[in-house]
Amino acid sequence: MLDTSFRRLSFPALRFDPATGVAELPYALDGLEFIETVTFPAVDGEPSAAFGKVLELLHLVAGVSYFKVGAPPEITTTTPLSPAAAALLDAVYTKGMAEYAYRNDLPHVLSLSVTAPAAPPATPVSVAGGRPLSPVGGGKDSIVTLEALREGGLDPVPFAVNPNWVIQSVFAASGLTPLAARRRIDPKLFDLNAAGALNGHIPVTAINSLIAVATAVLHGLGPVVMSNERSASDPNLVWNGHEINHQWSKGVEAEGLLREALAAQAGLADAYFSLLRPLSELHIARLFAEHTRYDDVVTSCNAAFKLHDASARWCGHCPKCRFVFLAMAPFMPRARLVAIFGADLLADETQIPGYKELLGLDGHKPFECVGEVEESVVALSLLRDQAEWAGAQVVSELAAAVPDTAWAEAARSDVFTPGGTSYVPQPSRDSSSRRPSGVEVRSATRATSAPSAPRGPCRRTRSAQRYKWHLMEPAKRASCTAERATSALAVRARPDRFRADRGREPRPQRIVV
Ligand SMILES: CC(=O)N[C@H]1[C@@H](OP(=O)(O)OP(=O)(O)OC[C@H]2O[C@@H](n3ccc(=O)[nH]c3=O)[C@H](O)[C@@H]2O)O[C@H](CO)[C@@H](O)[C@@H]1O[C@H](C)C(=O)N[C@@H](C)C(=O)N[C@@H](CCC(=O)O)C(=O)O
Ligand SMILES: Nc1ncnc2c1ncn2[C@@H]1O[C@H](COP(=O)(O)OP(=O)(O)OP(=O)(O)O)[C@@H](O)[C@H]1O
Repeated sequence: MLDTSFRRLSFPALRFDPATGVAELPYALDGLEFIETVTFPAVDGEPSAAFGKVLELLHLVAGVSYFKVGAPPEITTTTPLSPAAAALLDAVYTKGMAEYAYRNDLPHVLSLSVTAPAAPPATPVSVAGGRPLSPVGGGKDSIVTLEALREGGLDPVPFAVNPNWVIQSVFAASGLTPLAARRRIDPKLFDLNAAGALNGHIPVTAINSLIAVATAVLHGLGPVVMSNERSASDPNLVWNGHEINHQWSKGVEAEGLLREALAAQAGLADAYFSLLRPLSELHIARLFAEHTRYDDVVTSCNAAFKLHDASARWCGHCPKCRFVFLAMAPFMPRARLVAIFGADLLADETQIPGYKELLGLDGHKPFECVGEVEESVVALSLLRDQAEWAGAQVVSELAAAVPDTAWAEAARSDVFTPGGTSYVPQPSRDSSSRRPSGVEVRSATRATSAPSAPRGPCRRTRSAQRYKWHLMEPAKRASCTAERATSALAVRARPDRFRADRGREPRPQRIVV
């Protein structure tokens, strides 16, 4: 076992070479030194001051990988930080590292604070007008975002950090020209891990997000548009009075802190938001089902994204595979789904214990990116009504195990009603306005031009928006399905609608379903 009595993580000065796009990010854990390297897609000329500031934030945030070797009580930087940047860093090292703290029984991690000289907040400037940079993770969520931005005429640039072959295949299927950055973790870290150093989960989305923002700034692009969904904000469990969330840096709190830090530290207003924030995983799965061009490549299974010994595509036996299979099943033919996964998980009885966890019948929410229990129950309730699935062994056994109270909850569920806090820029109320103010996301028929006038049997009053689709009469439902089959998550905006709206509080997303 390695010595774990480390005292301090500090951050020697970073270096950036504009000619090669290579940034070297050094770390010192007492006497142990590490250098992480990030290679940005290079451009001609000197980068802006804002790029340098984003790089500083990235340097500090990416230190979590080296911090976790020893969980030192002190984290100290000489980089002056605005209050918003300091708040982001404190949260990244505590809330972002909460699963690591829980699994290694290190409660002091939950109350750490980063020591830094103070800097005044910068004056935020809009990134309006640029093409959005749309990070791609290889899974269904970022595909939905990419297609929504494309349908909105926003000409998105797909982007990834270390794109593996899955992500490269998604890039190719999109037909769009992507950008990519390379991130190289110091190999010393893997040696230390092999020697038994402390290890655990890190908030990787915060790191990827800052690399994406830095790339967007370097290339003079618009905002970074993420695909983080509503349920990412929900914790897995509470430990020592603190919420432990495996997906913390995908959650809305992290999104807000990152936005504030970018504005105050780098002067970048509205440079980062998640388009899918108001949506449930089940809703996103339904939207994904409308796109078939990615069927041969889409992969949401995390095992395919390991640095070493990655699986080919869907491993077929992890919580994420189980959840995504269940979430997509109600919205596509069984043969299509089985072709995507290469297996029929709902015909395989060994999957039943795992599905019981997802349905809240056993254990706690798995430490994976999976939807809420309610979403799983709603998906199951849709399946037991569908001839194609009702007889599947796993569906019938699970349906028998779910208590009546859960079905009643599912019938009242609003998982298809967008909601919650979101930072998606707001649309102009008046379409003739000279200063359009944002993006409107809506699930609307292509034939419907009026944004607030969904037609046909899918029209609902606000209270009736609580999702009861599976309880509708078959004829009405068929009509609804047809309508949805031609629908898209449409973004009605021009690039110049991404504009700064300083000092704005997050407002509920205006989405018309
Ligand atoms: C692919 C995966 O799920 N990896 C998690 C796994 O790591 P494992 O050892 O099985 O494989 P590798 O990912 O190849 O990692 C090798 C070692 O490198 C360390 N490391 C990796 C990336 C990094 O930025 N810093 C690092 O220090 C890593 O700790 C290994 O020692 O288990 C680990 C321990 O629980 C996880 O930390 C690995 O998670 C990756 C960082 C990862 O990319 N995971 C995403 C798929 C993921 O979990 N995303 C979450 C969102 C989390 C967030 O808040 O952003 C999600 O989508 O739910
Ligand atoms: N390698 C990467 N480079 C840049 N951004 C990434 C990368 N991997 C994931 N992301 C982004 O991080 C966010 C969370 O990733 P996540 O894996 O949940 O999304 P996904 O792969 O699109 O969908 P799914 O949830 O189905 O896996 C998304 O906005 C995604 O685009």
